[in-house]
Amino acid sequence: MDQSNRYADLSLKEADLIAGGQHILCAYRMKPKAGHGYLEAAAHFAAESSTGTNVEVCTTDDFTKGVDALVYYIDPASEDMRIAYPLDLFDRNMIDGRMMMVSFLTLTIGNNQGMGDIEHAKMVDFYMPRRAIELFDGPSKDISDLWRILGRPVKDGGYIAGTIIKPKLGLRPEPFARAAYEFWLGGDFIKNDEPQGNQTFAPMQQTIPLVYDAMKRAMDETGEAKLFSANITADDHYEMVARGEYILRTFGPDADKVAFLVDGYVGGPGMITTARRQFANQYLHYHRAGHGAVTSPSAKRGYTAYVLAKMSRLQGASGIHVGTMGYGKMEGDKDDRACAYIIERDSYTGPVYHQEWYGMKPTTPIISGGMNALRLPGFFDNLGHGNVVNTAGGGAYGHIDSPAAGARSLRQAYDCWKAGADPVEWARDHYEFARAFESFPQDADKLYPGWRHKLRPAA
Ligand SMILES: O=C(COP(=O)(O)O)[C@H](O)[C@H](O)COP(=O)(O)O
Ligand SMILES: [Mg+2]
Repeated sequence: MDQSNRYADLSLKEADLIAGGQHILCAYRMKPKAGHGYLEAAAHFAAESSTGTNVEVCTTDDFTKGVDALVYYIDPASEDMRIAYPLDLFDRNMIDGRMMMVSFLTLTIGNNQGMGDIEHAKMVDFYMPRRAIELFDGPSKDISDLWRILGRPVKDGGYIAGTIIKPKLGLRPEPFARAAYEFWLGGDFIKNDEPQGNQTFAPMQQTIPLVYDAMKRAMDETGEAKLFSANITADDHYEMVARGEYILRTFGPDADKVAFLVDGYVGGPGMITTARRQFANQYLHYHRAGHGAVTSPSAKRGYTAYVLAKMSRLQGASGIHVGTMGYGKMEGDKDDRACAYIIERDSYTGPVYHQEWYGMKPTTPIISGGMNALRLPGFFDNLGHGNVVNTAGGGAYGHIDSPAAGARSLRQAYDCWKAGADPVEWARDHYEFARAFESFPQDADKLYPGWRHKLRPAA
């Protein structure tokens, strides 16, 4: 059944829809299955994503039609399909009238992902009107809170040198806490790796007190504040809250130095919002493990990493992983800068839409995945700034001298980039950075050919 007379209106202008402020706009790369007309498939897609189904139903009334989603733009050649969703379609909380991300997703990226007449559809951008920005929680804490704790300026406070406790799994409580202590001697921020939680060989109630003890010793020794991002991910809301409360109780007077890490892609928006609302005083660290299943450029369905990052700010993530833009081990390329800019700026024009954030706090880009000191200068060049949290697991624990030396090499890499210095020159009088060349010789050869000759003239 062709529903394009009801669910499409190509005379609608995007600028008017934006000026009206009553619609959420979504842009997809959509291709219909062979034998289905583009507009017909698009209209069916909009129907299924709002008020309709594959046939007319006798219960539809005039009011219903007022909340239809409408296809307002198509370009079959570039698979560009854009849909306007009336704001009233989206579910609102009973308790406080706020919007929720699950409702946005069940409509805009729900049944439409499995339709028989759609070859594929992937959301590449969305636009939120001012009213919707007002109705999402947004972050309660941001990078300025971390900078303040670290004793830095709350604006442009710079690079936060972090790590992930490695090995990923398999450390018992004492070696785990030792690994934390050794990094903190040189760095700022440590996170649990995304699967680390309450394994039987490292129960939280044994590990967390030891981690706090390690933090205190490292703070005494260095005279600096330290930060720990604890994974509280759990299927059960009560379990997650129990973990969070236990950790805050254990850190007691230093609970401000605790962030909570939530595996937000596998756990879903409910888990992020639970953490955001239950622990509004903590920095909320969104780990996105698993996202590649839908965000990978090779995946033609789901949504992009840009859309994921943008959603995380609405949900209230204080920081989210945005990959390494081709400088690390995970998939990504230089243009993934957009994933950082949309979450950290007051306004930004993405692949399709310009978005104003109307004062919503920023979400920190967390840079992670195969990073080390040698890769950072190029990374900062590409991003254009260093106001990020960076977690380098292998880059710290893989340093040949010690985790503390690994941490220092990361800080020195940032200082090198800030100074606009040549990295190999910089290495001459920055020992830990120089030792990063010896630690990661394959990277050194690739990024700084001839480094051996310059750094070891005698050899
Ligand atoms: O554990 C790591 C990185 O460890 P290492 O530093 O040893 O590579 C993170 O889980 C990945 O960065 C996730 O990827 P992304 O940040 O792209 O979501
Ligand atoms: Mg990890």
